[in-house]
Amino acid sequence: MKITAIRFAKLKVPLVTPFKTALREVSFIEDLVVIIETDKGEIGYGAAASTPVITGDTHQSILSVIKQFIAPKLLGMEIENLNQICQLIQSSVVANYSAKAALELAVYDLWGKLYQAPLYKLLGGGSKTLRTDITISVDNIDKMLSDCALAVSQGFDILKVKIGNDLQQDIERVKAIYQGFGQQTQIRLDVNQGWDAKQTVFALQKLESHNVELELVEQPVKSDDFKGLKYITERVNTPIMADESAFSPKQVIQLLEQNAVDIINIKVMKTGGLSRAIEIANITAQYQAQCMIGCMLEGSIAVAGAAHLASAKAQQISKIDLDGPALGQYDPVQGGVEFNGPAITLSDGPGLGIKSIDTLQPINDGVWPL
Ligand SMILES: C[C@H](N)C(=O)N[C@H](CCC(=O)O)C(=O)O
Ligand SMILES: [Mg+2]
Repeated sequence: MKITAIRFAKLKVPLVTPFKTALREVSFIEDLVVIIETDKGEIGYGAAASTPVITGDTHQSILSVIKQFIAPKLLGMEIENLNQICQLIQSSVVANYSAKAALELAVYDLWGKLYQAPLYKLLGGGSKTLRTDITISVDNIDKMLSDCALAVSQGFDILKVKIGNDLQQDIERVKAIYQGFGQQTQIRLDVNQGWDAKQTVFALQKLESHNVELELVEQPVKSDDFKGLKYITERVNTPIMADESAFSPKQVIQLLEQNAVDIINIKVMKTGGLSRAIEIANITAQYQAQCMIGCMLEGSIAVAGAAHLASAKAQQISKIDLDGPALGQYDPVQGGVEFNGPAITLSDGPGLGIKSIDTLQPINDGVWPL
């Protein structure tokens, strides 16, 4: 099965409630969809989110880097040579991880179609069902409490609470949420780089002294502040997780060698797809560190790839933050992974299992080669 062409489209889904973090605020999931065509008539789906404040990638940059640097190398490649294709994708250009992720996802989808098996089975097998947390956007306390109440009524039992835009308010937000929901739910915090190391130690010691028990705190400080992460990890009991600090296998080795964090958050938009996400999961196993599989604010095509990986690598990936599709008002993708509140159900269709996608907007001149 040979690659013959690549097409591009956009997919836009309105959110139930605006998504607000210390880094950005958005009201839609917007994915660039990559469709790889083959000589056997099979097509593979991949997608990338634009998260410029985290990855530096925009839809425009993703599109042009694929057309200019990566796609020319893929034409005519045999899908059975999966590792060789992934190596080509990874080495064709530095960084640009979201572009690489979209392409790798489509190639892995085709690999499953070639062998007529769902991806999680080809990756080693695992459970068809997973459970995700849900993100509570940073906002005033009343809005955050009502978002928590809605999430709990929908069956979520792990809340990923976004904070990081005001230290004192953040402490009050977390105390109020813990008081209201700490008995029924596990609470994880994501600061999205909003504090510095000393502020983090101050806030977490304060929360610990109020008996607030947190499952973990994600990326409290700037992404390049490995020393700050280590400073925090040495001084608090709450487990610390790297997100924006952990893109590459090398960064993960550095973080774990330095005992800078307890947990690694793997996201395909940071690793450049599944091949390096698998590498990172294997590295964390060597260090007996836990990992989470996470997502950007992205729809169910890309998150499906992460879900298949989470199933197959369940021994390493003990925490799941794959709530992107659940934050949208609807899921335009049929036949792939099903996202229903906290429940994620993998399909046994080949590859990612996607049958069709509604409301795809083709991009003008969005075919390569033209
Ligand atoms: C959507 C997911 N639960 C999440 O919170 N991801 C963020 C980044 C998302 C974005 O800004 O698109 C994270 O873990 O930092
Ligand atoms: Mg995060």
